[in-house]
Amino acid sequence: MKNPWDSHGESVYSERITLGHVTRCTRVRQSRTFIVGESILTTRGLTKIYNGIAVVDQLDLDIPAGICFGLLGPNGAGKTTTIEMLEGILKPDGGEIYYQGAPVGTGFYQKVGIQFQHTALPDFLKVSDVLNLFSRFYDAPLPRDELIAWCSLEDLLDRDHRKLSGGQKQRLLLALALMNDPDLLFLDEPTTGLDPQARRNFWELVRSVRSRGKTVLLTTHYMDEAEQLCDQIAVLDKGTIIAEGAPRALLNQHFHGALIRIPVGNFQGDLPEFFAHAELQGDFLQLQATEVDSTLGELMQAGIPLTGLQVESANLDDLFLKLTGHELRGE
Ligand SMILES: Nc1ncnc2c1ncn2[C@@H]1O[C@H](COP(=O)(O)OP(=O)(O)OP(=O)(O)O)[C@@H](O)[C@H]1O
Repeated sequence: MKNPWDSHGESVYSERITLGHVTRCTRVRQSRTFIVGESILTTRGLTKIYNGIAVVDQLDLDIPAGICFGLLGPNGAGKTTTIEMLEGILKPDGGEIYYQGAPVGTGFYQKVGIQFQHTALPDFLKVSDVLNLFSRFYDAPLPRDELIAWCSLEDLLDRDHRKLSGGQKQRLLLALALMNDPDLLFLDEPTTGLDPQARRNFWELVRSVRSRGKTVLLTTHYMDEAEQLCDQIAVLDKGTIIAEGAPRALLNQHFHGALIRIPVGNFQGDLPEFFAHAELQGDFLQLQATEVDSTLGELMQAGIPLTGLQVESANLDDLFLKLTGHELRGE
Protein backbone atom coordinates (compact mmCIF):
# COMPACT_ATOMS: atom_id res chain seq x y z
CA MET A 1 0.00 0.00 0.00
CA LYS A 2 1.30 3.40 -0.97
CA ASN A 3 2.04 5.88 1.77
CA PRO A 4 -0.31 8.81 0.98
CA TRP A 5 2.40 11.33 1.82
CA ASP A 6 5.07 9.90 -0.48
CA SER A 7 4.40 12.51 -3.12
CA HIS A 8 4.60 15.47 -0.67
CA GLY A 9 8.04 17.06 -0.40
CA GLU A 10 8.50 18.76 2.95
CA SER A 11 9.61 22.04 1.42
CA VAL A 12 6.20 22.38 -0.24
CA TYR A 13 4.64 22.86 3.16
CA SER A 14 7.29 24.86 4.93
CA GLU A 15 5.36 28.14 4.61
CA ARG A 16 1.97 29.59 5.33
CA ILE A 17 -0.36 28.68 2.47
CA THR A 18 -3.70 30.34 1.82
CA LEU A 19 -6.22 28.29 -0.13
CA GLY A 20 -9.52 30.08 -0.67
CA HIS A 21 -10.56 31.31 2.74
CA VAL A 22 -8.54 28.66 4.57
CA THR A 23 -5.14 29.61 5.82
CA ARG A 24 -2.96 26.62 6.54
CA CYS A 25 -0.39 27.15 9.25
CA THR A 26 2.62 24.92 9.34
CA ARG A 27 4.63 23.90 12.31
CA VAL A 28 7.69 21.74 12.38
CA ARG A 29 7.69 18.57 14.45
CA GLN A 30 10.99 16.79 14.61
CA SER A 31 11.97 16.20 10.99
CA ARG A 32 8.44 16.38 9.57
CA THR A 33 6.32 19.38 8.71
CA PHE A 34 2.88 19.26 10.32
CA ILE A 35 0.15 21.13 8.51
CA VAL A 36 -3.08 22.27 10.13
CA GLY A 37 -5.76 21.22 7.65
CA GLU A 38 -3.79 18.33 6.16
CA SER A 39 -4.58 14.79 7.24
CA ILE A 40 -3.22 14.03 10.68
CA LEU A 41 -4.66 10.52 10.60
CA THR A 42 -5.29 8.42 7.50
CA THR A 43 -6.46 4.90 6.94
CA ARG A 44 -6.31 2.87 3.78
CA GLY A 45 -8.34 -0.33 3.45
CA LEU A 46 -8.80 -0.63 7.23
CA THR A 47 -10.64 -3.88 7.89
CA LYS A 48 -11.80 -5.95 10.87
CA ILE A 49 -13.41 -9.33 10.48
CA TYR A 50 -15.48 -11.15 13.09
CA ASN A 51 -16.91 -14.59 12.38
CA GLY A 52 -16.19 -14.23 8.67
CA ILE A 53 -17.99 -10.87 8.44
CA ALA A 54 -16.15 -7.61 7.76
CA VAL A 55 -17.61 -5.37 10.48
CA VAL A 56 -15.19 -2.66 9.29
CA ASP A 57 -14.77 -3.05 5.57
CA GLN A 58 -11.91 -1.44 3.63
CA LEU A 59 -12.23 1.93 5.35
CA ASP A 60 -10.38 4.90 3.81
CA LEU A 61 -10.39 7.86 6.19
CA ASP A 62 -8.56 11.18 5.86
CA ILE A 63 -8.86 13.21 9.04
CA PRO A 64 -7.60 16.78 8.69
CA ALA A 65 -5.56 18.27 11.53
CA GLY A 66 -7.17 20.86 13.79
CA ILE A 67 -10.80 19.86 13.26
CA CYS A 68 -13.44 17.89 15.11
CA PHE A 69 -14.18 14.80 13.00
CA GLY A 70 -17.24 12.70 13.77
CA LEU A 71 -17.71 9.01 13.05
CA LEU A 72 -21.45 8.47 13.06
CA GLY A 73 -23.64 5.47 12.64
CA PRO A 74 -26.26 3.32 14.32
CA ASN A 75 -25.55 0.62 16.89
CA GLY A 76 -23.34 -2.02 15.35
CA ALA A 77 -22.16 0.15 12.43
CA GLY A 78 -18.51 -0.37 13.35
CA LYS A 79 -17.67 2.94 15.06
CA THR A 80 -16.10 1.51 18.21
CA THR A 81 -14.26 -1.19 16.27
CA THR A 82 -12.83 1.50 13.99
CA ILE A 83 -11.78 3.85 16.78
CA GLU A 84 -10.28 0.97 18.76
CA MET A 85 -8.15 -0.03 15.77
CA LEU A 86 -7.03 3.60 15.42
CA GLU A 87 -6.22 3.74 19.13
CA GLY A 88 -4.15 0.58 18.84
CA ILE A 89 -6.41 -1.46 21.11
CA LEU A 90 -7.62 -3.81 18.38
CA LYS A 91 -5.42 -5.31 15.72
CA PRO A 92 -6.77 -4.71 12.21
CA ASP A 93 -7.20 -7.72 9.91
CA GLY A 94 -6.24 -5.58 6.94
CA GLY A 95 -5.20 -2.10 5.85
CA GLU A 96 -2.88 0.60 7.14
CA ILE A 97 -3.05 3.53 9.55
CA TYR A 98 -0.83 6.59 9.10
CA TYR A 99 -0.22 9.37 11.63
CA GLN A 100 1.21 12.57 10.15
CA GLY A 101 2.23 10.65 7.09
CA ALA A 102 4.07 7.78 8.71
CA PRO A 103 2.75 4.33 9.61
CA VAL A 104 1.75 4.41 13.27
CA GLY A 105 4.46 3.20 15.60
CA THR A 106 4.92 3.08 19.34
CA GLY A 107 5.62 6.85 19.57
CA PHE A 108 2.07 7.46 18.33
CA TYR A 109 0.56 6.46 21.67
CA GLN A 110 2.55 9.13 23.51
CA LYS A 111 1.07 11.79 21.25
CA VAL A 112 -2.60 10.91 21.39
CA GLY A 113 -5.20 11.14 24.14
CA ILE A 114 -7.94 8.56 24.53
CA GLN A 115 -11.20 8.81 26.39
CA PHE A 116 -12.71 5.33 26.36
CA GLN A 117 -16.42 4.58 26.47
CA HIS A 118 -15.85 2.78 29.78
CA THR A 119 -12.82 3.26 32.00
CA ALA A 120 -12.27 1.35 35.22
CA LEU A 121 -10.34 3.50 37.70
CA PRO A 122 -8.81 2.02 40.85
CA ASP A 123 -11.24 2.04 43.80
CA PHE A 124 -10.94 4.35 46.83
CA LEU A 125 -9.02 7.08 44.97
CA LYS A 126 -9.96 10.72 45.21
CA VAL A 127 -10.03 12.79 42.04
CA SER A 128 -6.73 14.43 43.00
CA ASP A 129 -5.15 10.97 43.54
CA VAL A 130 -6.35 9.83 40.11
CA LEU A 131 -4.77 12.91 38.52
CA ASN A 132 -1.50 12.30 40.39
CA LEU A 133 -1.44 8.64 39.40
CA PHE A 134 -1.96 9.32 35.70
CA SER A 135 0.50 12.23 35.60
CA ARG A 136 3.27 9.75 36.49
CA PHE A 137 2.70 7.90 33.21
CA TYR A 138 4.08 10.81 31.18
CA ASP A 139 7.45 12.53 30.96
CA ALA A 140 5.96 16.00 30.56
CA PRO A 141 2.34 16.07 31.75
CA LEU A 142 0.35 19.28 31.47
CA PRO A 143 0.65 21.46 34.59
CA ARG A 144 -1.81 20.08 37.13
CA ASP A 145 -3.52 23.41 37.88
CA GLU A 146 -4.02 24.09 34.18
CA LEU A 147 -5.65 20.72 33.66
CA ILE A 148 -7.86 21.09 36.73
CA ALA A 149 -9.05 24.54 35.61
CA TRP A 150 -9.52 23.41 32.00
CA CYS A 151 -11.81 20.54 32.98
CA SER A 152 -13.50 22.41 35.89
CA LEU A 153 -12.39 19.91 38.53
CA GLU A 154 -11.49 22.41 41.28
CA ASP A 155 -14.45 21.54 43.53
CA LEU A 156 -14.11 17.79 43.04
CA LEU A 157 -10.49 17.14 44.04
CA ASP A 158 -11.33 15.62 47.42
CA ARG A 159 -14.18 13.50 46.14
CA ASP A 160 -13.96 9.71 45.70
CA HIS A 161 -14.15 9.26 41.92
CA ARG A 162 -16.91 6.68 42.38
CA LYS A 163 -19.14 9.43 43.82
CA LEU A 164 -18.97 11.65 40.74
CA SER A 165 -22.03 12.33 38.60
CA GLY A 166 -21.97 11.18 34.95
CA GLY A 167 -20.90 14.60 33.68
CA GLN A 168 -18.25 15.03 36.40
CA LYS A 169 -16.83 11.58 35.62
CA GLN A 170 -16.58 12.42 31.92
CA ARG A 171 -14.73 15.66 32.79
CA LEU A 172 -12.26 13.68 34.89
CA LEU A 173 -11.77 11.11 32.11
CA LEU A 174 -11.24 13.94 29.64
CA ALA A 175 -8.60 15.45 31.95
CA LEU A 176 -6.81 12.09 31.96
CA ALA A 177 -6.98 11.94 28.16
CA LEU A 178 -5.53 15.47 27.95
CA MET A 179 -2.79 14.81 30.52
CA ASN A 180 -0.05 14.41 27.87
CA ASP A 181 -1.21 17.50 25.92
CA PRO A 182 -2.02 15.33 22.89
CA ASP A 183 -2.28 16.57 19.30
CA LEU A 184 -5.04 14.10 18.61
CA LEU A 185 -7.85 13.25 21.01
CA PHE A 186 -10.12 10.20 20.64
CA LEU A 187 -13.55 10.42 22.25
CA ASP A 188 -15.71 7.31 22.02
CA GLU A 189 -19.36 8.22 22.62
CA PRO A 190 -18.38 10.63 25.40
CA THR A 191 -21.84 11.95 26.25
CA THR A 192 -23.88 8.74 26.18
CA GLY A 193 -26.18 8.72 29.18
CA LEU A 194 -25.50 12.32 30.24
CA ASP A 195 -28.34 14.74 30.98
CA PRO A 196 -28.82 17.65 28.52
CA GLN A 197 -26.97 20.20 30.69
CA ALA A 198 -23.98 17.91 31.26
CA ARG A 199 -23.85 17.18 27.52
CA ARG A 200 -23.77 20.88 26.72
CA ASN A 201 -21.03 21.47 29.29
CA PHE A 202 -19.02 18.65 27.76
CA TRP A 203 -19.51 20.10 24.26
CA GLU A 204 -18.01 23.37 25.51
CA LEU A 205 -14.97 21.45 26.72
CA VAL A 206 -14.59 19.71 23.37
CA ARG A 207 -14.78 23.09 21.63
CA SER A 208 -12.04 24.41 23.92
CA VAL A 209 -9.85 21.42 23.02
CA ARG A 210 -10.34 22.14 19.34
CA SER A 211 -9.74 25.85 19.76
CA ARG A 212 -6.27 24.97 21.09
CA GLY A 213 -5.49 23.56 17.64
CA LYS A 214 -5.96 19.93 18.56
CA THR A 215 -7.70 17.36 16.40
CA VAL A 216 -10.69 15.57 17.90
CA LEU A 217 -12.01 12.27 16.61
CA LEU A 218 -15.40 11.59 18.09
CA THR A 219 -17.85 8.72 17.73
CA THR A 220 -21.46 9.40 18.51
CA HIS A 221 -24.93 8.36 17.62
CA TYR A 222 -26.35 11.68 18.76
CA MET A 223 -27.00 13.67 15.61
CA ASP A 224 -27.38 16.99 17.42
CA GLU A 225 -23.95 16.39 18.96
CA ALA A 226 -22.43 15.85 15.52
CA GLU A 227 -24.15 18.93 14.11
CA GLN A 228 -23.00 21.04 17.07
CA LEU A 229 -19.41 19.86 17.27
CA CYS A 230 -18.17 18.31 14.06
CA ASP A 231 -16.51 20.15 11.21
CA GLN A 232 -16.58 16.95 9.19
CA ILE A 233 -18.35 13.64 9.56
CA ALA A 234 -18.20 10.18 8.09
CA VAL A 235 -21.44 8.21 8.32
CA LEU A 236 -20.84 4.49 8.75
CA ASP A 237 -23.31 1.75 8.04
CA LYS A 238 -22.41 -1.94 8.15
CA GLY A 239 -18.71 -1.12 8.32
CA THR A 240 -18.51 1.14 5.27
CA ILE A 241 -18.71 4.89 4.77
CA ILE A 242 -21.96 5.89 3.13
CA ALA A 243 -21.49 9.68 3.31
CA GLU A 244 -18.63 11.99 4.21
CA GLY A 245 -18.15 15.75 4.43
CA ALA A 246 -19.15 18.83 6.40
CA PRO A 247 -22.59 18.28 7.98
CA ARG A 248 -24.14 21.38 6.41
CA ALA A 249 -22.67 20.65 2.97
CA LEU A 250 -23.97 17.07 3.12
CA LEU A 251 -27.44 18.29 4.04
CA ASN A 252 -27.44 20.89 1.27
CA GLN A 253 -26.32 18.23 -1.18
CA HIS A 254 -29.15 15.85 -0.29
CA PHE A 255 -32.00 18.19 0.67
CA HIS A 256 -33.32 21.37 -0.87
CA GLY A 257 -35.46 23.90 0.91
CA ALA A 258 -37.27 23.12 4.13
CA LEU A 259 -40.43 21.77 5.64
CA ILE A 260 -42.97 24.52 6.32
CA ARG A 261 -45.72 23.81 8.85
CA ILE A 262 -48.67 26.10 9.46
CA PRO A 263 -51.52 25.63 11.95
CA VAL A 264 -54.66 24.56 10.05
CA GLY A 265 -56.60 27.28 11.90
CA ASN A 266 -54.60 29.96 10.02
CA PHE A 267 -56.42 29.06 6.80
CA GLN A 268 -59.91 30.53 6.35
CA GLY A 269 -61.71 29.34 3.22
CA ASP A 270 -60.00 27.53 0.33
CA LEU A 271 -56.33 26.59 0.39
CA PRO A 272 -54.13 28.70 -1.89
CA GLU A 273 -53.08 26.78 -5.02
CA PHE A 274 -49.41 26.58 -4.02
CA PHE A 275 -50.53 24.81 -0.81
CA ALA A 276 -52.56 22.21 -2.68
CA HIS A 277 -49.95 19.49 -2.05
CA ALA A 278 -49.67 20.19 1.66
CA GLU A 279 -50.22 17.22 3.98
CA LEU A 280 -52.38 17.35 7.07
CA GLN A 281 -50.29 16.35 10.11
CA GLY A 282 -52.30 16.71 13.32
CA ASP A 283 -53.22 20.38 13.68
CA PHE A 284 -50.75 21.46 11.01
CA LEU A 285 -50.58 21.57 7.25
CA GLN A 286 -47.07 20.83 6.10
CA LEU A 287 -45.37 21.40 2.80
CA GLN A 288 -41.86 20.61 1.55
CA ALA A 289 -40.83 23.94 0.01
CA THR A 290 -37.83 24.14 -2.31
CA GLU A 291 -37.88 27.96 -2.19
CA VAL A 292 -38.66 28.90 1.40
CA ASP A 293 -38.50 32.68 0.84
CA SER A 294 -40.93 32.69 -2.04
CA THR A 295 -43.35 30.28 -0.33
CA LEU A 296 -43.44 32.52 2.75
CA GLY A 297 -43.93 35.56 0.48
CA GLU A 298 -46.86 33.88 -1.26
CA LEU A 299 -48.43 33.00 2.07
CA MET A 300 -48.24 36.63 3.19
CA GLN A 301 -49.57 37.85 -0.15
CA ALA A 302 -52.54 35.50 0.24
CA GLY A 303 -53.19 37.16 3.63
CA ILE A 304 -52.58 33.94 5.61
CA PRO A 305 -51.39 34.70 9.15
CA LEU A 306 -47.97 33.25 9.97
CA THR A 307 -48.69 32.85 13.69
CA GLY A 308 -47.39 29.49 14.92
CA LEU A 309 -45.53 28.84 11.64
CA GLN A 310 -42.62 26.38 11.85
CA VAL A 311 -39.80 26.03 9.36
CA GLU A 312 -37.80 22.83 9.76
CA SER A 313 -34.60 22.02 7.89
CA ALA A 314 -33.54 18.44 7.30
CA ASN A 315 -31.07 17.12 9.87
CA LEU A 316 -28.55 14.29 9.95
CA ASP A 317 -31.21 11.82 11.09
CA ASP A 318 -33.14 12.63 7.91
CA LEU A 319 -29.96 12.21 5.90
CA PHE A 320 -29.29 8.79 7.35
CA LEU A 321 -32.86 7.72 6.71
CA LYS A 322 -32.58 8.88 3.12
CA LEU A 323 -29.26 7.12 2.53
CA THR A 324 -30.06 3.81 4.17
CA GLY A 325 -33.80 3.57 4.40
CA HIS A 326 -33.63 3.02 8.15
CA GLU A 327 -33.47 5.23 11.22
CA LEU A 328 -30.06 6.18 12.56
CA ARG A 329 -30.79 5.04 16.06
CA GLY A 330 -32.69 1.93 15.05
CA GLU A 331 -31.36 -1.18 16.78
N1 LIG B 1 -15.40 -9.05 19.87
C1 LIG B 1 -16.35 -9.17 18.94
N2 LIG B 1 -16.68 -10.39 18.46
C2 LIG B 1 -17.63 -10.52 17.51
N3 LIG B 1 -18.33 -9.49 16.98
C3 LIG B 1 -18.04 -8.26 17.43
C4 LIG B 1 -17.05 -8.03 18.43
N4 LIG B 1 -16.98 -6.69 18.67
C5 LIG B 1 -17.90 -6.12 17.87
N5 LIG B 1 -18.53 -7.05 17.13
C6 LIG B 1 -19.58 -6.82 16.13
O1 LIG B 1 -19.06 -5.86 15.20
C7 LIG B 1 -20.09 -5.00 14.77
C8 LIG B 1 -19.63 -3.55 15.00
O2 LIG B 1 -19.60 -3.31 16.40
P1 LIG B 1 -19.17 -1.90 17.01
O3 LIG B 1 -19.19 -2.04 18.50
O4 LIG B 1 -17.93 -1.45 16.37
O5 LIG B 1 -20.37 -0.97 16.52
P2 LIG B 1 -20.71 0.51 16.99
O6 LIG B 1 -21.04 1.26 15.75
O7 LIG B 1 -19.64 1.05 17.84
O8 LIG B 1 -22.03 0.29 17.84
P3 LIG B 1 -22.48 1.01 19.25
O9 LIG B 1 -23.00 2.35 18.85
O10 LIG B 1 -23.56 0.11 19.73
O11 LIG B 1 -21.30 1.06 20.16
C9 LIG B 1 -21.34 -5.36 15.53
O12 LIG B 1 -22.12 -6.19 14.71
C10 LIG B 1 -20.81 -6.13 16.72
O13 LIG B 1 -21.74 -7.09 17.16
